[in-house]
Amino acid sequence: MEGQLYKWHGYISGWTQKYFVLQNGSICYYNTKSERDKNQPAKETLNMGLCEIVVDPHSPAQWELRMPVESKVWHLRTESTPERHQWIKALGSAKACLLDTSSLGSFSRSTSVESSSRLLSYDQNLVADDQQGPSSLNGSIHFEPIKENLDTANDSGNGSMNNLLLTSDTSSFVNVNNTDEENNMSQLSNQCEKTIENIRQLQQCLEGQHSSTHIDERIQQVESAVAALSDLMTDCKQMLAEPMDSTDRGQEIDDGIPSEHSEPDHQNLDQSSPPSSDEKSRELSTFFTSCVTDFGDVMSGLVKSENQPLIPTELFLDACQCYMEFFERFAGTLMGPLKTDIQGNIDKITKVINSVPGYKYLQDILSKEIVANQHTGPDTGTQALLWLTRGLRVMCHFLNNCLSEDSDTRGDTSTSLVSSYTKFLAKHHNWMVQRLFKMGLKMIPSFENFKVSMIGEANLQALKASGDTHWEQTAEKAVIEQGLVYSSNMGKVTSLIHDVYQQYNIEV
Ligand SMILES: CCCCCCCCCCCCC/C=C/[C@@H](O)[C@H](CO[C@@H]1O[C@H](CO)[C@@H](O)[C@H](O)[C@H]1O)NC(=O)CCCCCCCCCCCCCCCCC
Repeated sequence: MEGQLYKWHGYISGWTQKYFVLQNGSICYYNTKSERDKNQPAKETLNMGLCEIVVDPHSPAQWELRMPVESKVWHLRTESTPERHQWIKALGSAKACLLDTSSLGSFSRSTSVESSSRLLSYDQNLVADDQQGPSSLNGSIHFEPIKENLDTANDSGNGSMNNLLLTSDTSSFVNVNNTDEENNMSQLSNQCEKTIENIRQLQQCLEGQHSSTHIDERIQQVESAVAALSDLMTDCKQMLAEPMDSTDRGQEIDDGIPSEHSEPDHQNLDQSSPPSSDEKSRELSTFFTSCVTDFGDVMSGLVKSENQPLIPTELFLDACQCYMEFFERFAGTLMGPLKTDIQGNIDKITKVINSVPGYKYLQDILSKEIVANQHTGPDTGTQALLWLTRGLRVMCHFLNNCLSEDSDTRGDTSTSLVSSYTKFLAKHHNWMVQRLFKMGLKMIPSFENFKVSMIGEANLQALKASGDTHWEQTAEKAVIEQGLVYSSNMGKVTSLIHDVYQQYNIEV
């Protein structure tokens, strides 16, 4: 297949018409048809076997060809949707042929079956797209590169589902057994990974010395990936919410887990003295009580001195290490860059204190490095502790915003986090990191999911099974009360560290 298409060439050139030729599993383009007729070399070529085709239902004539291995993205456009349909069908077939034959090599037969079934489902989606206009279920359609196809084929679902925990009410999973939904979830999972990969590439780009045009491209990639992800998340949330209505409640009872409305299991009740609601919520284990060392322990370990209390370095690092578990509970890849950064700072401080003796208290790190004028480099203990503390302040403020009775944003994870980020971190970030955060902040889990993550699915199921008819209130109470205790101690510790930095005129 060949013909004219518009290709995006950046903000200066915009959409430019080029002559595209799809043959032998590759697509290339020339400036004009006459260049092609004169057998001049093509401007650029992509191997379809290594490309993803990404269709955006919100832009009916537009699509992208992405080649992750070379970090290339072609934004393409036709005059009309049917024309796009033709091109994408041809591109999809070229890709499927490659998967079935030339690229198969040692790949198993199931891979080609997988690829054809994906092609089929893609075709159906596309037809639906053409007939009904943009469908909310078809956020974007991907043909993954060969290796990713294999990953997906081998994935029984659990790995992909983990990403979804980020946004979904996990209890709904019991009732989900539908191919469309699985497709959507699989797309969501792929898109999550893709978004993170784009963010990672942008980060690399920021750390390196690439030209600003390159960075712009990367930002554009991240933005479109986040937009696609956000659409998919909305779709999946809707799909997962639906089956919980009326008819499906029976499933919960069949599984032995009483629903909110079912009668308590009397055999499970302690006849003599049923635990009160307060006791139950205190006993319920959450992230906040599961830390082997928390910031309360740091406060208990403070050592009195003339000016201000000394903060024991090891206790503090242990509490920070346990705090990392907070991010693990969200199971999605969204938190990846944050976790890396926080863990990096814990490791940097650990390295400093292990290098020579004499860093028993956090104050020692600053005093020694500042005296030696070695406190400004990115790997210094002073900088690592500074950034670690900034993150802790965001977390502490977020928990208060989200959990405290006095807060205007109680129960609203998104607004709570935006306000905490704006107050404590945004001013320390350049505009590009701010943009990344702003995009990430749009995707954070709801309060409902936050509570589930803090309690953990197993604990929650055990609570439901215990016959507590008010298990939802018990669970919420536990998260709120324990979370506020945790953040109160965290706040006390960060406030002490803040004072230490203030002594040296360093803004936390
Ligand atoms: C919290 C969820 C929001 C999701 C946002 C995800 C999008 C993130 C995209 C980019 C992340 C990049 C993170 C890294 C940023 C760094 O550039 C920055 C500076 O690094 C420091 O540089 C120093 C100089 O080189 C160096 O010395 C130092 O070692 C290095 O760290 N780092 C930071 O800004 C620190 C970030 C810490 C952020 C902590 C946030 C804690 C948030 C807690 C609340 C989470 C609530 C979760 C949501 C729960 C949902 C209901």
